[in-house]
Parts: sequence; structure tokens; C-alpha cells
Amino acid sequence: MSEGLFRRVLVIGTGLMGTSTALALHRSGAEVLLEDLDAGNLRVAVSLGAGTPFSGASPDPEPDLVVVGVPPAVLGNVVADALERFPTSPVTDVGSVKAAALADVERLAPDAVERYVGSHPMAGSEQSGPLAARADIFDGRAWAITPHPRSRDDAIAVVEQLARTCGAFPVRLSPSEHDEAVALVSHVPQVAASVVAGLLTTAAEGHLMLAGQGIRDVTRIAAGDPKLWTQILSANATPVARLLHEAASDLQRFALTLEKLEPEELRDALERGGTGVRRLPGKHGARQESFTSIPVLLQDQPGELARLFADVGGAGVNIEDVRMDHSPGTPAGLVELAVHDDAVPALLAALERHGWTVHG
Ligand SMILES: NC(=O)c1ccc[n+]([C@@H]2O[C@H](COP(=O)([O-])OP(=O)(O)OC[C@H]3O[C@@H](n4cnc5c(N)ncnc54)[C@H](O)[C@@H]3O)[C@@H](O)[C@H]2O)c1
Ligand SMILES: O=C(O)C(=O)C[C@]1(C(=O)O)C=C[C@@H](O)C=C1
Repeated sequence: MSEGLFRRVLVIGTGLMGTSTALALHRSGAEVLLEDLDAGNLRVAVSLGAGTPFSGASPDPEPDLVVVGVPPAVLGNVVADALERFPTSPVTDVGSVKAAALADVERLAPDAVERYVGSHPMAGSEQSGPLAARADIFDGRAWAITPHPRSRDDAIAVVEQLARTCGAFPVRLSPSEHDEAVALVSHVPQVAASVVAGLLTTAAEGHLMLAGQGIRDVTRIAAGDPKLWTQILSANATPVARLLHEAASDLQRFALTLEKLEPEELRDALERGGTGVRRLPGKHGARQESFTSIPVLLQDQPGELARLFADVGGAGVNIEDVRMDHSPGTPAGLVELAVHDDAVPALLAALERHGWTVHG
């Protein structure tokens, strides 16, 4: 590597995560080689400009890094195989569970495990495959780096550089600490989304017509690949099951509180949720800032969103976050613009000047 940038990286597994990593590396100027068991996925990744197919012949020089983006059940095998095929390259993976993969690598490649440093970008999508890949998917996101006691310092530095090169910020923690953390912030939310979305399967069509943004926010990730999530949850079963028992007893208490109509207890439980959500960090891991959301009515026609953004940008107001609400059967939508509290007067003035309707 020179000046912290990668010259050549091999990405094994060109699905959603592998192709996104390859696109981000390619964007940084690295030569990216690609490999996948599925010739179709490899072809799509190449056609998206993620890199060139790896011929299989030993590259000279060896890759600065090998990134493995395959399903959790085969991670350890593919990482161990890469450590053997490339005797000097550091190897990482982007798998969602770290301790199980490390145990497999330690068993299968005990003499090369020093060059392996696990990692996990905390970004993704409910979609799979290279067509859903994006170069900017990691921008501003945390990327867990999970060295083990035998990981070499230079290999750790290279994997942290991967996170930064892809636009993320590295967060270092042990594999088991990582697995505890993602059980809470990723795996239990997936189960909760699946349970709530599962209730929709028997709902009356007419009731579903009332679906607004709330149910969509809570259930988006339930559309994730069941095969992938079965592997993720199985690999992290113990901490996830423990938290699910805790959540189940909270739900039980909620139901009893409602049956006994105890408004004080109900409010306490709802306030606890608010306290929890405010603890989530904001952009780039910083403390969450206080924003005001301004709902703007938008006609459902081409160019409206671009016109709105241009009017807001023209007033010198930075949009911190944006959210759209499409109600079924209506020709208009609601866009919520989140801005810093002190930018609200300028935003409202600009919206009025340009004829936008602000709701509420
Ligand atoms: N989906 C997410 O949001 C997300 C986010 C962070 C991390 N991850 C992790 O990233 C990894 C990949 O997930 P994904 O969503 O990209 O899955 P995906 O299904 O989109 O892609 C997986 C790819 O691996 C290929 N593959 C399977 N076995 C292989 C092998 N032995 N050798 C070479 N290629 C092989 C498949 O053909 C496929 O192209 C998983 O371990 C997952 O836990 C996923
Ligand atoms: O945003 C999403 O769609 C995701 O599900 C991403 C998400 C997450 O839980 O944050 C899902 C699983 C991965 O291991 C990492 C990221």
C-alpha cells in the first residue's frame, strides 16, 4: 500500500456486500479483482464496474488485502482457503457474526490465523445480490474491526484502512463483544420486524390500506433474505435468545398493563422506549443532535423532490435527514425535512417564498 491507499484487493463473494465493498474500493482508485462461485453474480458485479474477474493465476504482487463477502455458514472455510492461497496477504471478512467464523479459521488455518482480522460493516439492505450494491452504502457508517489475540498489528491496520477507504469509521472490539453488541442492535430488531410483519399476513386488505410510515419503518428489514438471516441468527443464537426472552417478558408486561388499564405503568414503559431511542448515536457515531422535522406536501409528479431540495439548498439550509410518506391511493406525498433547530426560521421562510405547503 502507498499513502494508505490500496493498490490491489481481491473480493471473494460478489453479492450485496462484496460488490458494494468492491465499488467503494474501485472508487478510491484500487485495482479490484473479483471472484464468486455464481458466474451470474460475478458477471453482474463486473458489469457494474466493481472490478475484473480474478483469473485464478497467482497475482504478482499478491493482493494488499483479501475481502471475503460470502454467507455466514461458509465464511470460515472461504477465509481459511484464502489464507492458504495467498500466503502473504491479510484476509478479512464482512460477515455479521464474528466469534463463530474465527473459531472455524483457527481450526482450519491455525498457522495463518495471524493474517486474519474479522470485520463487519454496519450497513446493508434488506435486498441481496450485486444489483442492490452501492459504492456509498458505507458512508458515515460504523465498521466493526474484530482482531483476535494473535492478529498481526499490520493486518489490523490494513483492515481499519479498508473501513476508512470505503467511507466508514472503524470501531475496534473483540469478536465476542461484537456478537453481544449486534445481538442487540441488529439481530433482535430483525426478529422483532419479522414478528410484527408476520402479523400482517392475516390482516384484512382494507386494514392494510391504512398503512402509513410507522409500520413501514418498523418492518422494512423483515423483507431480508430468510436463508441469510437463518444463518446469521443461528451463528449468534445464545445472546439473541437471551435478549428475546427479555423482550418477551417486556411484551407480556405491556399486555397485562393494558388489560388492567394502568396508564401510569403504560406511560413509564413508553417513556423507556423514548429514552432508549435517544441513546442511539447520530451521524458518524456522534451524539444524536436535536433536529426539527418540517412536513412538506409534495405532488406526486416528476421533478418535485429535486425542486424542493433546490429551494431549500438555495436558502442555505442543510437537510440533516429526509423521510417520505406515501399514503396508498393519494396523488400527494408528505416529505419530512429534518433540519437543525436554528435553521427552522430560514427553512419556513424559503418554503413560503417558493409556494410549498407546510403541514401542521
Ligand atoms: N445483507 C446485509 O445487509 C449485510 C450487512 C453486513 C454484512 N453482511 C454479511 O455479508 C456477507 C454477505 O452477505 P450479502 O448480503 O452480500 O449476501 P449475498 O447473498 O448478496 O452475497 C453472497 C455472495 O457470496 C457468493 N458465495 C457463496 N458461497 C461462496 C463461495 N464459497 N465462494 C465464493 N462466493 C460464494 C454467492 O454466490 C453470492 O454472490 C454475509 O456473511 C452477511 O452476514 C450482510
Ligand atoms: O439497513 C439494513 O437493511 C440492515 O439490515 C443492515 C444491517 C443492520 O442491522 O444494521 C443488517 C445486518 C448486517 O449484518 C449489518 C447491517
